[in-house]
Amino acid sequence: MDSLTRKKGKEKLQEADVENPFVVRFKAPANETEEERLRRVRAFQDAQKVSRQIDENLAESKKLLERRRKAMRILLLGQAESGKSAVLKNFRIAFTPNQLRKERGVWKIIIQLNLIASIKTILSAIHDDDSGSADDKRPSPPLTPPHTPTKDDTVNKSLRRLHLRLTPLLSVETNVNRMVSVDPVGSKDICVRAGNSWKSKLGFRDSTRASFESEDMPTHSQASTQADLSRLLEACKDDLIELWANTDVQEILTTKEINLPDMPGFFLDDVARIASPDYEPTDDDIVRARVRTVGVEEHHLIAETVTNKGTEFFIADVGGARGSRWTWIPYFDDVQAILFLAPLTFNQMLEEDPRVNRLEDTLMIWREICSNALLADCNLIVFFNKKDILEKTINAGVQVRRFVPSYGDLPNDIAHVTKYFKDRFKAYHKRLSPKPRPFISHDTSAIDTHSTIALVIAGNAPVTNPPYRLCLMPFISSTVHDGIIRNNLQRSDMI
Ligand SMILES: Nc1nc2c(ncn2[C@@H]2O[C@H](COP(=O)(O)OP(=O)(O)OP(=O)(O)O)[C@@H](O)[C@H]2O)c(=O)[nH]1
Ligand SMILES: [Mg+2]
Repeated sequence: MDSLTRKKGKEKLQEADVENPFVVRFKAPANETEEERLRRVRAFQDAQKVSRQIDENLAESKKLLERRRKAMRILLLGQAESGKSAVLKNFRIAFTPNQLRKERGVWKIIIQLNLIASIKTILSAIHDDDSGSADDKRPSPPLTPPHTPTKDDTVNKSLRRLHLRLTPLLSVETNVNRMVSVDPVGSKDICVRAGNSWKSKLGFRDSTRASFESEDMPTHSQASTQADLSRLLEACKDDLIELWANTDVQEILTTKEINLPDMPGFFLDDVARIASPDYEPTDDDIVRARVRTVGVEEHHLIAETVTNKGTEFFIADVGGARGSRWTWIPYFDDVQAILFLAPLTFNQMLEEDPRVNRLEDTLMIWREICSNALLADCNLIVFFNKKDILEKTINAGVQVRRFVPSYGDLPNDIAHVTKYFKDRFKAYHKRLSPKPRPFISHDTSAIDTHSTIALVIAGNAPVTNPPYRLCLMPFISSTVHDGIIRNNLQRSDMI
């Protein structure tokens, strides 16, 4: 390099430096003392470190954006308790079973809390019943001697004794619930904030983000409270079994129309197993565990299984309660497929507004999703979930027309009921979609990890049974692919 070129290069560098606010900011002032120089150099090095960190973060975000663009982007939608998180767990069982296995300890505590929540429901039903009879101001028949116990007295006494024995368990449950739940008193469910911090509080260490999560790890006393929960549960095992098997308890629940087995997070039939010291939750237990989603949780899954190894999914699981639905909108932007959970629970009301029928609410959300212009190119797949509950309801003789007058005199059997509601979903889909798109639906029971849902999600069913169409994986890929082709053709004005 000749001296002229070198000189020109230096001038250029100086020009660039003059424009670079970073260099300008740390330029040596005239008459700088040694102490000032050292301070300036240290500040410069710190600023350089921050700048490098920002560059790395930007590069990382860019990489993640690129991966996101190539991955399958799925949004789970539906009202509260429709089974969105249960479907997500089915995805995790199918594609990232090892990752889910690492969380077993967390789910064990959630299942214990779910179990105790059912016990609390029973105890409060007994208490109401008890105080109801105590409030009964009818005078006793004059000929009944006050000290002769009636059958009711004996029942109440034995139930009260059981209640008393369970008191320590209930108070430990309250303490554990407080560690994770954002609303430990106001909601019947465990409500957690989006993200992993609630899992960390229950002892889960995310190996990929250990340093970020450590501050959320349980303290020594919290960990010992969690251990107390297991110990007390074991000690109360026989009382819990006795309480649930008690015919008077069953009678009280029936009178109050409390149907615990159909409620979320029901584990009372498994007390003996769950309260044993070596209990480890199975995949089925984990899917049945109930934690209410608050906000939106995005899960990045990288398939571990041989057949789909490396396939990436970004699955957003949203909170479905009415007050949470506004949080869904930012996720409409780049989603490829929506799995819409639509349980056909025609005889149930919303928890957040008991005047609103659950199925009517689901149809209302469905209409909004179908007609949303942002989602015009998105593939909508409906899961008519909780088919087990629908079957039980119909088999128990509950008449659809009592809750849905338009059902009229159609036969009250599964086939007709399912078809009737499916047709309504299909009609709205056809009428309201901004552009034509296929209507795809599956009847599912998300808690049955060996049933349709597993086949639909993983697509690892035998070729002959069920048919290929049932498999969601190839289906999502192909519909996403079709969608992309459709978009490109439209952009080039070919369709
Ligand atoms: N019986 C039955 N229970 C189900 C089914 N699908 C989900 N559940 C249970 O219903 C409860 C609620 O399911 P979640 O997946 O937590 O519901 P969600 O839609 O995520 O609800 P939010 O987070 O409140 O929006 C859980 O205890 C599930 O195990 C099903 O097909 N049948
Ligand atoms: Mg959820």
